[in-house]
Amino acid sequence: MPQKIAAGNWKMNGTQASLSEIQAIAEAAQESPCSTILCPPAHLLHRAAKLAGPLAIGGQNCHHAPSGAFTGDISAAQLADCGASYVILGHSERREGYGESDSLVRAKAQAALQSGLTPIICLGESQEQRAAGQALEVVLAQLSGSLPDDAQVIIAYEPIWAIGTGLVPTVAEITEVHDALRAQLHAIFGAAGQEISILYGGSVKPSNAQEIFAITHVNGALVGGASLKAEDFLPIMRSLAES
Ligand SMILES: O=C(CO)COP(=O)(O)O
Repeated sequence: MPQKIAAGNWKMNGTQASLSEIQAIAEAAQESPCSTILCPPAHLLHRAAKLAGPLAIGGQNCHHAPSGAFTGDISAAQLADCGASYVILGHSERREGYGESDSLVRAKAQAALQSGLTPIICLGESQEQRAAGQALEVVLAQLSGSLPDDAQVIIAYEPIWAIGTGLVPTVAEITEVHDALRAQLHAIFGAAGQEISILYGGSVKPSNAQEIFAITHVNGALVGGASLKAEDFLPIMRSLAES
């Protein structure tokens, strides 16, 4: 069975004042039967990791090279050096905002694995692609192009149009994509593909978490806005534990 995972992506939000939220989430993670991962901005990683206990910490991006002249970037080994054990890769905000391709995401995933980090690989279609009936095709192509050689990964399906908008796909739409992802992971990795957690992301809130976690092959969530405050994220963690 894949692990159930509640993961938070803080994006470019949070300062030292937010460490109290991380502390509260870490305390709740101690009680949770599920895995909890928080991906704060890079400047908080080290302090977050010190607070974390059973809460795992992740970065939000890494470079594909181990080191070198890449001003402003951070390597997978440097994330690990801060205490991170995961890294989000291929988020649509990077694919779209910085032109990251599937092959670059794959190279980053390989680099992450080499440094002992588990990549959380994000996939998702745009509104136009869904309207054109291309959602499955787009997401499956991103999966094949972005996966590293090893099955030690987490997948997050995040439809671009659902991120930060309050729009959530229907249960049938999420089911269709997660079923297809599960089948493709099985086809690629065999039995190991059945163990890969597939998260849903995009406007997950305390109010809709229960319905989303009841969907087959939804093994948890990658949460943006509702992970910034413990009072929002804790009910999502509880819904996952009860699912
Ligand atoms: O992008 C996301 C997580 O990576 C989702 O963000 P929201 O939960 O704010 O929609």
